[in-house]
Amino acid sequence: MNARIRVKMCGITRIEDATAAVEAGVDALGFIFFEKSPRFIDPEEARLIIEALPPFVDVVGVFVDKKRNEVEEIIDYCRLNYAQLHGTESPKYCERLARFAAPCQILKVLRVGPGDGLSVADITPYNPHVRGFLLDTFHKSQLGGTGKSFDWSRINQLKLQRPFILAGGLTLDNIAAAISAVQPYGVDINSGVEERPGCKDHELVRKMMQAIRTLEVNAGK
Ligand SMILES: O=C(O)c1ccccc1N[C@@H]1O[C@H](COP(=O)(O)O)[C@@H](O)[C@H]1O
Repeated sequence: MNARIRVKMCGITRIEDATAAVEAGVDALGFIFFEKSPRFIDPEEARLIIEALPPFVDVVGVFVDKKRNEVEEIIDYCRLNYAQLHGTESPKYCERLARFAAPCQILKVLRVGPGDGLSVADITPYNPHVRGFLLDTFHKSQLGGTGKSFDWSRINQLKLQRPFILAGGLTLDNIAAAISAVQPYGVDINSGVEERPGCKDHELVRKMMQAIRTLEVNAGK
């Protein structure tokens, strides 16, 4: 198992949630720039939160099939460290974004589940252009934030050659099982630590981080 599981908390819309996450030990905060999400935040609001963060906290922008020049503008304006591409962005799109938005790095989302249509041959061309993959649950009509997990045994079949971050319906009830089952580089928590979409439950955030860090300590024994 990893010595340290990196934790991203997504769907930040309020400064108090960002602060609570950082205090609880979250490594990266995610801002969803997808207008149809209940967790959407506009770049101006996101920048205000990002500017108030202490050092050594990564910031991730979540985009869904947005024009590349618009993504680049937001990356620049908000000074994002990572762009999480949650739509059908091609390897070519990732290559260009990685080149023109450097030093911002790319996380390509693969949505996994029955009917996902994912093949090793489709995934391989992304390898040189992405820092890692983020694995979320495939849903026919919902692009993310489903609150549902997927069958983690599918991950092995994808033969990933880059580190992956596990997402999709992670909660206090399944986080330990998820980490032991797939040993991800990192995990992404979102709706599983919310009072309501876009508003985090600080007590749940703390408990989630405690659960993750306790697992790491036990793994090292
Ligand atoms: O959360 C959203 O509303 C959302 C909308 C569109 C694309 C991505 C979105 N969120 C991402 O979904 C995953 C899993 O979330 P959950 O734990 O199942 O709620 C997470 O990576 C978010 O970044």
